[in-house]
Amino acid sequence: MDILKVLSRGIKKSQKNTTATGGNGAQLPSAGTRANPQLYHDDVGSTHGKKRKRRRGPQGDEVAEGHDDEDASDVDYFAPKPAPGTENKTPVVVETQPEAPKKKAKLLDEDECRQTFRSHRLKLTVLSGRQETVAPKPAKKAKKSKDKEEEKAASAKNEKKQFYPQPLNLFGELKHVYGVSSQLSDNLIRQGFRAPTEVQMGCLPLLLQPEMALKKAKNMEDINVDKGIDFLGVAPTGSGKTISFLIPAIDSILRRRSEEGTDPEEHIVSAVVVAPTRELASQIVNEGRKLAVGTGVRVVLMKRTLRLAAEDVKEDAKTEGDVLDEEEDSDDEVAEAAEPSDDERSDAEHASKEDAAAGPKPLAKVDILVTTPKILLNFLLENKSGVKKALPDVKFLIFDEADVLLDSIMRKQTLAIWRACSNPDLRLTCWSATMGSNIEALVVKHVEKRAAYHKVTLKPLVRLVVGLKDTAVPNITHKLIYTATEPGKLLALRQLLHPVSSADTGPPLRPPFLVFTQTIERAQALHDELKYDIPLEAGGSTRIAVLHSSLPDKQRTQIMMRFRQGEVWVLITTDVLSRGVDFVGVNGIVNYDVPNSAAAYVHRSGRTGRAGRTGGVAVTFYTKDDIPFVKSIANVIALSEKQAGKGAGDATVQKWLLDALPNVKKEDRKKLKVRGVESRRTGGKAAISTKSTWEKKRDNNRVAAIDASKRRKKMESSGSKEGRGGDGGAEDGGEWGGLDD
Ligand SMILES: Nc1ncnc2c1ncn2[C@@H]1O[C@H](COP(=O)(O)OP(=O)(O)OP(=O)(O)O)[C@@H](O)[C@H]1O
Repeated sequence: MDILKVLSRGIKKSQKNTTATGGNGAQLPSAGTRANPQLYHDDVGSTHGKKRKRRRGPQGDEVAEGHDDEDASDVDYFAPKPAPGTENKTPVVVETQPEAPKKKAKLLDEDECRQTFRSHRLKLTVLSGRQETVAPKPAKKAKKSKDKEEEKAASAKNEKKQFYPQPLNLFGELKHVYGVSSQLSDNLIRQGFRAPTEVQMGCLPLLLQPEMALKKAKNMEDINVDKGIDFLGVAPTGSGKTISFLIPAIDSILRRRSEEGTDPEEHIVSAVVVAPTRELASQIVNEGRKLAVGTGVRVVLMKRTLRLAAEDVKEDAKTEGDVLDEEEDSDDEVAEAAEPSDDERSDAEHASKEDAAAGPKPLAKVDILVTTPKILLNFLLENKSGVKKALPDVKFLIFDEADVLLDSIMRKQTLAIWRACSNPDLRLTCWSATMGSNIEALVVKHVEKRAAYHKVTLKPLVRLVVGLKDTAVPNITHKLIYTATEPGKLLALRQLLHPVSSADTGPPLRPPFLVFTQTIERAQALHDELKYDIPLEAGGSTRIAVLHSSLPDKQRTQIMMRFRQGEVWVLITTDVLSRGVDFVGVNGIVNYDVPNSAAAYVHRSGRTGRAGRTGGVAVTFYTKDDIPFVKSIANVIALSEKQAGKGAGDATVQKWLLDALPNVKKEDRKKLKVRGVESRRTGGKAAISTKSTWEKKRDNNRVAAIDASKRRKKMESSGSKEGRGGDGGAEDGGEWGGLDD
């Protein structure tokens, strides 16, 4: 079978999809009616797992239907900008909570909890921390393998054992049932959030008040929640994981303050949020500040110049790191991995000059610190006098995008931060839309070893999965477009940019959208190619921008702002923006280069369709070079569509196509994850251009012939004999000519 033909036939040009991407009357994620943030509401009992339905409010009306969007969703990308000073004039109204029960709500019995969990496709399991899994290990080595098997069997048994705590049905319950402060609760409502998303529904009661949440749950006697729980949350992109971890962190700080009668002016770093990129970290800071308005809790972005209260650890002290894992690398290597970037260096130089002039800086007032791994680690490992630093007051450690933080590239740095948070009662929560079982196993291993090191009771490690693990972007349209060559791909992208529909790619994408490339060089090159594609009358080259990690921090921040404000319509980028970043108004994603893994596909496409919005579209181009790697992405698309209840006839990827695509070998998958498609890394095919290889060769030959002729003429006129040789001689002759001048 000719695989190319098969793939080309696999591209569906469904008329049905045309409205989703921008035809008249298309439902846009940015400008359409606000979606219900919940993804699933199955009719359990009869059609479990079959159909996605909209949740209805208490009066039977569709939840949040008819409300205009907040944030960037109001941006009209084609309208004139409002006069300066007239923006943001809409009054902020703190809503009362009509749904909130007047008295303490009655807790649901386990059957009701089970119904809710099933209908929203929520699955909670205890991965570690049940009494039976922490039985002391026998000393003899010979029994080791048998023990391991038993351990495995026990954890497999645990995994299957689901439990059903109280769900959060309404945000009003936070205050009335779980005792969250009025201010925090009001701040949440003020943002226009009405119904909790699935992940919020499943995790907030457990993280806020585990004892109460588990009051009616059966078979949970063998876990001890006195010190809270550790938690892994796996939920679709755009499903509201950020506030799921911020609310418990803010709440615990407020609780401690009121219990201990702390001075509101006193700020101790009590929670650390680690995120893989600075864009995501600053977004989390913004979200945190919105939630913490009026509470006195300070949410701060880690900077190189920030001085935090930390404890020195003596060099010769046996640290938790020594005990936790012998196979972890030395701190030297960690320090190397934590080499500062140029930006950070210049920040630091600037700061040290300032310090010298103004004396030592006062300690920063921080309650919740948000950071990327490298920058915090640089602070912790500051090693002038043989000391490392620890943060013993941190009670909450949050890994956002935990799978990437704990994957090979950032693992050492992330684990070092984990160790530095040395409080024995530290609560860890990890979040992502994708979480491999290797990452889960790593977390299990470390929480168990940590408990043993600190000689404390092992807290339960609970995992929540919403929908199907690792596969979910169910609420958007997916498209796979095959072009045989790289120049063909560029043409196809231009057609998507063009305001007129094309037979090959379907209707144009409605701005704003993100275009992902494999490397920084390709992002830059694509930007150079497309810069002048938008007519001047529509804003010209200012409408297209490029963002990647080689740009200075300031420029990155500015581009992000311009994109959020709707000034930039097409943002060309790399995977630096693939995770976590929340642009509410993004209508489309173009994977100009095939993502490096199924997880990367999930995260990239998840930049559209946020908070349950429908109408977003993810287009993935692939060429002949990508065929060996496309299957895992096609699988994700097929599963996402199945989750969304799409029938076989409407599917983007037909079953026969899936069967025909070659399986990706494990070693290829690994290589791809680290390096991407090899041919796109440097030179040759990696260069982005509309010219075919033949045209490029022809042009190169022309340029070379003209150069050679010029050089010959120059040498003839200067009478140099050396210049009359072949190509090599001409080069030498060039140098001669230079000297003669
Ligand atoms: N209950 C809610 N109702 C409506 N919108 C919500 C709700 N919770 C969060 N949101 C909004 O949903 C959007 C996505 O939230 P968030 O960025 O936390 O998603 P996420 O799950 O972390 O996504 P990702 O996996 O891509 O990081 C944000 O704009 C947020 O304000």
